[in-house]
Amino acid sequence: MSAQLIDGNLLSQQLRADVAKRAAALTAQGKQPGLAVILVGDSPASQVYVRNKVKACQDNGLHSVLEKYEATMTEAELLARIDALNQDPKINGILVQLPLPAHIDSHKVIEAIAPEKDVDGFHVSNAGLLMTGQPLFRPCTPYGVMKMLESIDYPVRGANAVVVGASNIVGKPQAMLLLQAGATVTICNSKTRDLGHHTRQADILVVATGKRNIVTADMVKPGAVVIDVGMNRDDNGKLCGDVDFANAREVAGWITPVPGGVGPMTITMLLVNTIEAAERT
Ligand SMILES: Nc1nc(=O)c2c([nH]1)NC[C@@H]1CN(c3ccc(C(=O)N[C@@H](CCC(=O)O)C(=O)O)cc3)C=[N+]21
Repeated sequence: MSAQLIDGNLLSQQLRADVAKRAAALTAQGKQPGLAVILVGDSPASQVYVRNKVKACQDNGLHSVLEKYEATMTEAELLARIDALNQDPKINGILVQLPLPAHIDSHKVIEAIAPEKDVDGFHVSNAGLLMTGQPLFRPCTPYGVMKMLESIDYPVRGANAVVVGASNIVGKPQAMLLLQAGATVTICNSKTRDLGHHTRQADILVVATGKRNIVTADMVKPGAVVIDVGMNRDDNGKLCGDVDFANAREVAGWITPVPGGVGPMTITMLLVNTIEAAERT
């Protein structure tokens, strides 16, 4: 028996139809939602991602501004741009593409974004609001994962959820959203001893490590939902996730592909957060 795929492109298409409707309603009131994306430096991967984000805005009736800067931009210059965007009434969401060059303190930059425009949900104030159950913005990737679980009507309440990876942008907020939805949550990290011991208990397994094949079929509970947040390249340069997809899909009940899984959902939830920001104005 082979797992059912959770198609992130298809679900995105459905959710983006609602985004476009809400964007049009706001535009009719003279409040077209606007997103500013800042890219410092020119890593090829970041170029692709930011272009996809800007295109998704255009396709769904949001206004977007892409600001590209040389890798030599100073931290002070970046902070000045953020300050200007914080004041700009046409801009409802500000996204600073990570990672930033090493000479820029990314914590300081994120903390400079007005929390009500922090559509990534990375500001400490938004992290605190999420942790205490009063989220303003849910970080896009974990939010997209929750929508994927909703799309298959998965009973998250009471389920064992295991999150592999404890980053501030995926693992930690993912664990928090699953906890708030009633799951029993285990967070594993790069020091976890016997990772398979934990993952084999998972009814819901979310993998976000950036390590190809860190989860193999023998580490998956039969029938589990396997959500692959990884973005890697295989030996042929093809995009792949963190899960050994070809084998794990024979054990799982549901599984997300890479590409076409979590990636497009991340962009969709960025649009949703930008709409919500605009609706609050
Ligand atoms: N401040 C900030 N916010 C982010 O949300 C953020 C970031 N920085 N830095 C980089 C990561 C990465 N990320 C992706 C989003 C969509 C795809 C995506 O759409 N992937 C397609 C494939 C795209 C391709 O072909 O390369 C897919 O999985 O099907 C991938 C990666 C957002 N990030």
